[in-house]
Formats: sequence, C-alpha cells, structure tokens
Amino acid sequence: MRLDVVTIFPEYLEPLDVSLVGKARARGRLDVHVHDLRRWTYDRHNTVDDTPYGGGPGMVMKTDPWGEALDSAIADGYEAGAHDPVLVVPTPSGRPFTQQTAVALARQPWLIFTPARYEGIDRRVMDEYATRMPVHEVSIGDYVLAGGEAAVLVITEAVARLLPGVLGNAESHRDDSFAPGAMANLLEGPVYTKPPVWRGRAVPEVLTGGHHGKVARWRRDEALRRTAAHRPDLLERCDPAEFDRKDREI
Ligand SMILES: Nc1cc(-c2ccc3cc[nH]c3c2)n[nH]1
Repeated sequence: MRLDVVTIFPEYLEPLDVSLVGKARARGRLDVHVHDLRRWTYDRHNTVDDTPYGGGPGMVMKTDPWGEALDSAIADGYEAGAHDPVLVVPTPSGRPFTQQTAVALARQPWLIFTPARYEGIDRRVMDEYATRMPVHEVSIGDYVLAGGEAAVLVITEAVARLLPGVLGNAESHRDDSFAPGAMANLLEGPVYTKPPVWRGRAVPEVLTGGHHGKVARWRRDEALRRTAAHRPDLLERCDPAEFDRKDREI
C-alpha cells in the first residue's frame, strides 16, 4: 500500500516512522510519502489560507496550494507504479470511521490523506478530485481537533495493522473488537498474563484451568458484560441465536 499525506505540519507525521507502522514500512508493506503543502506556495509568507466567503470566524485553506500539491503527489504515485488512488479527508463532518472503514481502506492500493487546519479546505478541492477518484470524508469521533493530522495517525494505524504480514500474530485482529464473527459487535473482554497473583489479585481460575471451551465461554460472557456496561447500543446488533450456536459448539 502507498500512502501520501499532504499537510502544513509534516513533522506531525513522524510517528509514522515508529512502532507498527514503522515496521510495516521497513518490511515494504507500506510506502509513506509526506508532502509539505507550503512547498506549493510562492508568496513571502507561504500563505495557505484566506478569509471565508460569506464571512464568519477563522480562515479557509486555499484551493491553489492543495490543487498543485495533490496533482504532484498523484503524478509521483503513478510514476512509481501506484494505481487507483482514494482520497481520505479527515473532518468532524465526515462519515464515522469504524473498523469496517479500516477493513475497506486496507483493501485499497493507494490512500491520499488531506489533513486540514483552520476551518477546513475550500470545498472545490474535494469536488475537483471527486471527478478522478473516490473521496472519503471520515470522522474519527464526535469531538473537534485543531487539525486532521492526528486523525491521519489514527486511521493509518487502524489500516496498517490489517495489512498482511504487519501484525506478528496473523490471528491477532481476528478477535478485535468489531471484527467479523460471533464476537463481531462485542467489546473485547479483560486480558491477563503472568504472574498468576499480583498484589493479592489472582488471575480468574478458568483461564489457568486449561479447558478451552470454558475459556471461550468465559471470554464471550466477559465481552457481553463489558459491552452491556460500555456500549449497550452494540448489543442491538447481536444475534442471541449466534451465541446459542457457539455455546453448543463449546
Ligand atoms: N473526527 C474529527 C476530525 C476533526 C478535524 C479534522 C480536520 C480539521 C481541520 C481543522 N480542524 C479539524 C478537525 N476533528 N474531529
């Protein structure tokens, strides 16, 4: 997968050099290119914003720098052999970014991120590129950040961990919260590791008894308990018959 990010804060994307995403890049699973938007400004102050038509607070990011930066990133990508780009625009007014979104984006060969600042990007930029590729405007949550770069880090990590060969244990994301399967709509339950007792707190006996069926049922029940407590809305998506079937399997 190729990732391009156009931003006025390229240093904000340095975390993409470390940890899981950094390893995916080192393994050649991910090819990340960060572009400084100000490279496509020609005035003394490298201006990327201007006052909003219609008035109102704040500033709007100008069309020209974004158009030239995106054209350049797209030309570079095609020249490097990439194909079928998808534009990903982090915004509070976008569709919710969910695990399903991450799965869908992880299937794409090329993502181009446009993290904005100020009050956002002139709408004509997204309209222009929507004539050439799919444009996904996504929200990572119902809160407002000062810019889209943090959202790019979140989305990139959620997508990169789904790429083949990135997560050490290929099964790891099988049991993700929200991953497909019987536990699809449940939150993950508690996890434990050695020592067996820590400050007088013992690991639940079922987990050390070696009965895989009982462990599976206990984990399912804990996931249900946690989901009921933290996200009762998700329980509406669950099919009790699915749990009965799994119970019969255990
Ligand atoms: N889910 C979410 C996205 C954002 C976001 C995205 C881009 C910009 C640009 C200026 N402020 C922004 C905020 N906040 N919350």
